[in-house]
Amino acid sequence: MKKTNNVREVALETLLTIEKNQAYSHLLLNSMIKKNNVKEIDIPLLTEMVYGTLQRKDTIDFYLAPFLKNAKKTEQWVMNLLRLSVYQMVYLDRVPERAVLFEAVEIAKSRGHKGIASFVNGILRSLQREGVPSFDSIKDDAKRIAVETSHPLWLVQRWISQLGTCETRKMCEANITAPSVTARVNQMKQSPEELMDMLKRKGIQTEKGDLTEDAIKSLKGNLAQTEEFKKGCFTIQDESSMLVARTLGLQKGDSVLDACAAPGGKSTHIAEILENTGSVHSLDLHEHKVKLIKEQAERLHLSNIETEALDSRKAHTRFKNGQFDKILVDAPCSGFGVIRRKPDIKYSKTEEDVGRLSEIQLAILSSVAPLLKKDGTLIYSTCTIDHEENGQVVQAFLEKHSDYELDHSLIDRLPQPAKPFAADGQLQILPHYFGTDGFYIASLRKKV
Ligand SMILES: C[S@@+](CC[C@H](N)C(=O)[O-])C[C@H]1O[C@@H](n2cnc3c(N)ncnc32)[C@H](O)[C@@H]1O
Repeated sequence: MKKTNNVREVALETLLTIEKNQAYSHLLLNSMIKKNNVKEIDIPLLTEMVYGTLQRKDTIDFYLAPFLKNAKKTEQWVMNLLRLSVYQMVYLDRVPERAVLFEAVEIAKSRGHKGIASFVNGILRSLQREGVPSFDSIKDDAKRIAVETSHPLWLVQRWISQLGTCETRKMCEANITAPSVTARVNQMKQSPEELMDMLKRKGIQTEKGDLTEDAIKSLKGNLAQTEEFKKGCFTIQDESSMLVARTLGLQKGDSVLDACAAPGGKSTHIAEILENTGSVHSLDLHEHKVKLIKEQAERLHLSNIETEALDSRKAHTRFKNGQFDKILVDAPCSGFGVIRRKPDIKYSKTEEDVGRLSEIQLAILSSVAPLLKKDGTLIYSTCTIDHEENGQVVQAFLEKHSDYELDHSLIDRLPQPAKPFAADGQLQILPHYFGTDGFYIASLRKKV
């Protein structure tokens, strides 16, 4: 695409590239902003249009369906232009409908021709006149949740079978809300209250987190652009991710293996809790990802992290048996707990992916298992809510490793608000509990 300063054209191009499966939404959006020199003032609208349209894609298609039923096959870019326009018309009060229609017709003219412009104009005007169709015609629960909250039907059916209809609906509804921005306070430098004061003096408003003692939530202002961020006073991280390092029960001087560590969110948290004592050995598959961990460690002035590019399924060939006091496997997963932040996940992941991932998860756990000291803690965590990748992987691991058991004292290492969601050494946070990412943690103890 040529460079353009039209924010809706940038939004359209971003949506098209994501749909062709060429990039993840969060990474692509940043590069599109840079490439097109999108003005600072336009970034919130661009972000909202791209994420909003993606988050509600299937619902918008349901809205458009009656108006497109007599149309010939609609080209992919025209379909995305219609979705982008309907998103603004239905969900963005601050954008006047006539501006949406005008922009859509202009883009259709410049990208296509007059005929397409008149087709787009006709569809949008009909929808404006007649209103969107009601969901009442959809009688089946799973289908209705799928359409109303824009999730693939197979995923909704899968979650209903695992969580029940009521929890699934609440979770799917949470997945289409805007995510909050939270920061993990580097308590080696200052307390959360001190940081909140420092930020307040710069016009950034925050409040204490809902779930963990380490968290503050952003209410106004861009945390990532502050001096305090550059100086290592905090790390941008979701609150449920902040639970993980604390569940390891760290003691100063511990030797820790973080088997899937990039970009370093949890490794740096572990290193902070150890207050630069002990050692954190942080592995990830590729050198370019390992570099991200090093950058974070440097920013936070942490000297107790060693990084290495390694497939953790080979960790048993690289380290000695019983070498580590604590091990974290924050495994690669489907990411179904972070759909709110990365809506493309719900359309791109398949049932086969879930099965493939659970095999990798078990292989990583099996490879690191011998490396833990007796009486040591192995934490297995994922940002998914799928049983096949969570409880079932842990169960399969325990069946193969009789020297491990579920560690029921996990609950004692959790902050008060999370305790009701823990049982049998495992914790499952769903996105609607605290407005955080969905997250799973299992604590496994190596028997003495
Ligand atoms: C959930 S992310 C880890 C996030 C990280 N713990 C954090 O808090 O920033 C999973 C990571 O596992 C890595 N990974 C996938 N397969 C791996 C393997 N076989 N060995 C090591 N790392 C792997 C991915 O590259 C990805 O960075």
